[in-house]
Amino acid sequence: MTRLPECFRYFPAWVDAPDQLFAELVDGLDWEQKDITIAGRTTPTPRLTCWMGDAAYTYSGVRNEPRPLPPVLARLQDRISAESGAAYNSCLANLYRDGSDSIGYHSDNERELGDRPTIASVSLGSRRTFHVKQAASGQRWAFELGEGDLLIMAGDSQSGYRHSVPKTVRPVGPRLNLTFRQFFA
Ligand SMILES: O=C(O)CCC(=O)C(=O)O
Ligand SMILES: [Fe+2]
Repeated sequence: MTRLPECFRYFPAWVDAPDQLFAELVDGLDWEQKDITIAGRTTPTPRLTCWMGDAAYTYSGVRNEPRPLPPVLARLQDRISAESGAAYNSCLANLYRDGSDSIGYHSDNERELGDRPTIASVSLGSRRTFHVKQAASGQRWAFELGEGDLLIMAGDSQSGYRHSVPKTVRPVGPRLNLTFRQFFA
């Protein structure tokens, strides 16, 4: 695979004791399966989610009410701020229960995230393939994220690229992803 574009920075196995954090969050977060509406069609989100932050967050017709970050994630958020030199005030957690859970190609480009947001993504549990596609060229990258990896997406990562975690028929265990974001209400 060619090297990822510079606006994506990858830190393998960055989280301490990732299995413990994974177990704690699978049990402890308030997971929901929301309905999303895209192009007039309403379907259940193909994964579980939990939004934590000071403001409500609306995407694909889903409204997420504000909810505080648990202390373990507030500490992780501070460490990621120090590593990435960016501030965050919210976190979206996704739980991919098995290979039939997924997230389609998208950019995290909601107006409330501002121009050129820095988004920090932590992946726990089983590895799943993460795809990046450059909008202008169609060039694609694919790599595995899980087991405590950190991916910082900054600069043009949202304006110039899309990303996804596709479904897989490979037998895979659950994977939990956290994306820390700075949200301007
Ligand atoms: O699970 C992942 O690695 C990506 C999640 C994601 O792109 C998102 O929540 O916006
Ligand atoms: Fe995303």
